[in-house]
Amino acid sequence: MKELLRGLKPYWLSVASVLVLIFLQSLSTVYLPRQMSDIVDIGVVRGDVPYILRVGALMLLVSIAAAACSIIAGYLSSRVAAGFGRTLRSKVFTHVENFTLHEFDQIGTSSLITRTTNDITQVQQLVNMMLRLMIRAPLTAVGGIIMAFYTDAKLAIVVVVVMPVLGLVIYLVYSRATALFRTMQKKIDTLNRVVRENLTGIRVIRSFNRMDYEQARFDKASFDLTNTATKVNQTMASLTPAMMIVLNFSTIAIIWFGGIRIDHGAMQIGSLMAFIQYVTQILFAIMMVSMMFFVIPRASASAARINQVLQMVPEIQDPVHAKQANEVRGTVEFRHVTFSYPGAEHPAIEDVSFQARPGQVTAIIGGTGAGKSTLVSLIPRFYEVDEGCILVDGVDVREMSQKHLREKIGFVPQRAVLFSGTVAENLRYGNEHATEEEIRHAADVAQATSFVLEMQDGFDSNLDQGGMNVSGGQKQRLSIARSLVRKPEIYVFDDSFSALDFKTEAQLQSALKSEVGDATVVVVAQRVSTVVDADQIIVLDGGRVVGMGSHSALLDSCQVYREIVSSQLAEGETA
Ligand SMILES: Nc1ncnc2c1ncn2[C@@H]1O[C@H](COP(=O)(O)OP(=O)(O)OP(=O)(O)O)[C@@H](O)[C@H]1O
Repeated sequence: MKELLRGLKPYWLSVASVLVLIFLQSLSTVYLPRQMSDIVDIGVVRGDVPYILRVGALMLLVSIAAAACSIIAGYLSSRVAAGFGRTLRSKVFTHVENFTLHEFDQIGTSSLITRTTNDITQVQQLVNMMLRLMIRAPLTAVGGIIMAFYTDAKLAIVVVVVMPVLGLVIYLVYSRATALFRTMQKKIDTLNRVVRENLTGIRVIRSFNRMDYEQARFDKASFDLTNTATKVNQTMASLTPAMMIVLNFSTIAIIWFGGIRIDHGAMQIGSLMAFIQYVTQILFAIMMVSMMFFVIPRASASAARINQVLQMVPEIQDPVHAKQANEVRGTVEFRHVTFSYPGAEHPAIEDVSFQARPGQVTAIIGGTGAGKSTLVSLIPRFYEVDEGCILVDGVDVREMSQKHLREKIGFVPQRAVLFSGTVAENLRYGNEHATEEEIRHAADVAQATSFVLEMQDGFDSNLDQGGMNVSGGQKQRLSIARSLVRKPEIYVFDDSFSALDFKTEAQLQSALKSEVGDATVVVVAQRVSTVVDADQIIVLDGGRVVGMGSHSALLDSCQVYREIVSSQLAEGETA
């Protein structure tokens, strides 16, 4: 928590102003009952109307000033807390952006969303509350105790008796609520995960008629959260009546003993009224502090979850002295590369060596799970290799900055990902300075123009979140166009033609050939027709290279390749 609160530094002036304003406001709460006591004991008893008016006017002015202090302090503290929340959110977001896929898996996407939103809101609320109560509650309580003793030391014994009772009530409620608050954040995570899976997997859920099952899963997560939240609220709600009972009994005791003291002439009525006010103030101050005790456990549970994210060091870091790799253009070389996913028994890629050269197409083919996607995801350094090295333009990717490396690459992932926004905005993702002409040209090459122009607003048509309003093949074509807009040195197509029909794929491949020019092209494919014309085909099996060469050479030399070919092409077509 302390580490996060350091984020308040830039707001020190506002924080200081809030504390001063609250201090002034608290002084008024100590000052006013004393004046009221004087009005009764001096003004009313002596029938001195001018005195009553004078002191009354003074009290009115003090009250107005106190109200003004409170309003300004409230405004400033809300601004500080909101600013603090915004800065923390952007810090977490920026940090998470540097995570490798491995770190995402470790915490979980839903939990990362809860941490960036709900958890930060909890800490933000604590900051707001702390700023207002940190000074006010202790000052009001201590001031009230001093003034109560000053007004009537003997009657103040009632306060001494009541305080431990109050402490016990708060302790009992607090200890029950703390544990419940911790579990609540975890249950919010679970609910978020269920909702997210339901929304993103809605088609599968419907097609498998699993709505009832998912509804039950959602209800369970939701009831679970509701139960915990209800228990927390019940526990917290019991605090106020319990404290009110203590307060009311204290008031009865004060009036009882105060009445006896007035009877004996040891106390005046005004003093008794002021005394009751001081005791009420003390109890309310304790109540305010106890409210903070409830917010603190929840916020500190949230702070720990936020810190866990902030303290995670991304596995992949830029080198201190990054090398530029501009002398050669577009070569990709794997040298004895081995890579395993964390926790996996076998390497996904084992001892892979090859070179992909500019102006050439290098295709990677192999069965499902052979390691094709893993291999190409090592080129932009999405993961770190365990052994061997990958050179891009002659420089080890670990010696370059990630930005410099990725600027060279146009990556088309296996599952096309589009963002909400217009078609043109999505294509500009590849290069924000691309002209309209370049956008249209890229769409032409990717065989996307015809369907884009059929959309209501052409290139200005809106795409839904994740590109839900276009087909799988259309998404792939837009995703390819986006990489073309970038005009990179190296193209990586990870099974990016799989959703296209043969005719569209053939048209796209021939348009691509002249478009990519002397760039290096690495194509992952399941279909032999996609790789047949490649300059070099790499055959993967179980993460190992089992064949490398042209189509015809592999047909002669590689058993696995022959099997793939014969499983896809009719006899006679293979040669
Ligand atoms: N994020 C991951 N975490 C752990 N293991 C993974 C992960 N991604 C892939 N694997 C495993 O690594 C191996 C290679 O997977 P990869 O996705 O590279 O295969 P692929 O050849 O691209 O398959 P496909 O053609 O089906 O896409 C598989 O055994 C797979 O289960």
